[in-house]
Amino acid sequence: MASITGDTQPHHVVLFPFMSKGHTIPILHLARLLLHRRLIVTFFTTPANRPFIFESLNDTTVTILDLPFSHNVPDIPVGIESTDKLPSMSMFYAFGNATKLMQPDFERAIQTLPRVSFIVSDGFLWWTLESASKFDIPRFVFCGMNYYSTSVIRAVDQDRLLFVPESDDELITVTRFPWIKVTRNDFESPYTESEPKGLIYEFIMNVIVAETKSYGIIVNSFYELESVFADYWNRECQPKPWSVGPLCLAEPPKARDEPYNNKPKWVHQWLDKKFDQGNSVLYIAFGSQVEISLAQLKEIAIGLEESKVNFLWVIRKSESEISDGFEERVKDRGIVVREWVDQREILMHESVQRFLSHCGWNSVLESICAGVPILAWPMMAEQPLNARMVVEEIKVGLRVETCDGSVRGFVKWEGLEKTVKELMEGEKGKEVRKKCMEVTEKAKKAMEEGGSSKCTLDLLIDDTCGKTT
Ligand SMILES: O=c1ccn([C@@H]2O[C@H](COP(=O)(O)OP(=O)(O)O[C@H]3O[C@H](CO)[C@@H](O)[C@H](O)[C@H]3O)[C@@H](O)[C@H]2O)c(=O)[nH]1
Repeated sequence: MASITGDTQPHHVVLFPFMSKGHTIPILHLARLLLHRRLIVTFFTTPANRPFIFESLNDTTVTILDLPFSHNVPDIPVGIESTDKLPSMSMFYAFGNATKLMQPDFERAIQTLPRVSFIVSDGFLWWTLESASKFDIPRFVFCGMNYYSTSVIRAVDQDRLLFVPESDDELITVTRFPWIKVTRNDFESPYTESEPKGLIYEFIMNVIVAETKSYGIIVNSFYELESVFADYWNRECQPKPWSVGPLCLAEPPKARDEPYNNKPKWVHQWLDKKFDQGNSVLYIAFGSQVEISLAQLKEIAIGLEESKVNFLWVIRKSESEISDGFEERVKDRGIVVREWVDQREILMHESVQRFLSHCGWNSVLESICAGVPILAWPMMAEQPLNARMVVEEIKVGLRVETCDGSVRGFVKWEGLEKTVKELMEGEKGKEVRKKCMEVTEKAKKAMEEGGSSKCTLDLLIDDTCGKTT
């Protein structure tokens, strides 16, 4: 049986995340959970991503193996090995397809490793199923999304609901979940096309077909959060889902006086000061890939200035222009950070009380785990559906107001100011905070001894490692 049951011969697991921060970070957490259960872990990545992985896992026994990433990919600038470094997200699918060039090296490496009990690889690395099958190793797909969004996408796609209305903003009832209403604008290509074809479609089809044929799917969520959708997946979809999250709870948060390693110390000192002054802070960040227009950035700046809240705004390096003198004018109550921060620690800081977020699934989970309600501002990918889940389904946040009321509309500073104030000071803000705290407790319980996610991961290990003894 598996090592968790007292076996002396530890089992060996291969982890291979997609090269995107939002897909890699949860698998780093999963690595720790597997180590706690005395499994041996080998982590695959590429040379340019190694430092990020190493920084996270250097206190562990995980072996990190680099596979060269081809520098001869049309449309991808040489040296780019992670989606957050792409000059434009329009290159995302070309980048995703280029990962297949790693397959021969991956397979050569697998042959040199001690016997592998199972592989966990990202859904976007669809070709790893073929590799796993060659060596008769069960492959688990790692799913970066939640059950709600994957179920709603599947339901509207199967019932072809998106092609009924004329307008992109008309509300559509999701027949299989009739309390949920969506618009075509909540979705992206290929789902919005009645006869999809081309690069994106082929990529998504490769991902879905390989997912369906895999041994199981690991979902970074917990059963109690979205049981209706987890049950739907279990009943109607393939492969079998295993809910093992929130993975961000795999490591305990750092104590307030613990050194912050190489994270920007001044940011935490600034938060400490805000806490000592009795001020609550709005944290603003839009993940690792979202592209925001200069006009929209400037509007955010005005909204923050007018709302008079204390804020910490993380922007990507490429977005360094905001507006004349903004930072100087707001310096007593707000800071703009242009470097990588430890978002989880920031959300856990006592002074951070609200989060203006694009609703990337990791950000949502990290916010929930910290008991911080969300002001949802979805921008791309499945984020509009995550935002609906946050606001309408689990009710741990409010939605930012767009100028035309549409899902992807421009947000004017007045709409931002109004919703920021409502979340920070209004009645609705208090309600969602209360709800958020309740969900936080459930999330923690799921990961504790006897909790649903902890038990599920134990079962998964028993199930797979038991077969390879
Ligand atoms: O300075 C930073 C910036 C980001 N993060 C972390 O980076 C991750 C970002 O992940 P997420 O919030 O999910 O956003 P994206 O990077 O945009 O994630 C992509 O991947 C997610 C998981 O599949 C999807 O839900 C999103 O739509 C997709 O854009 C989170 O763990 C953050 O804590 C930091 O720690 N520091």
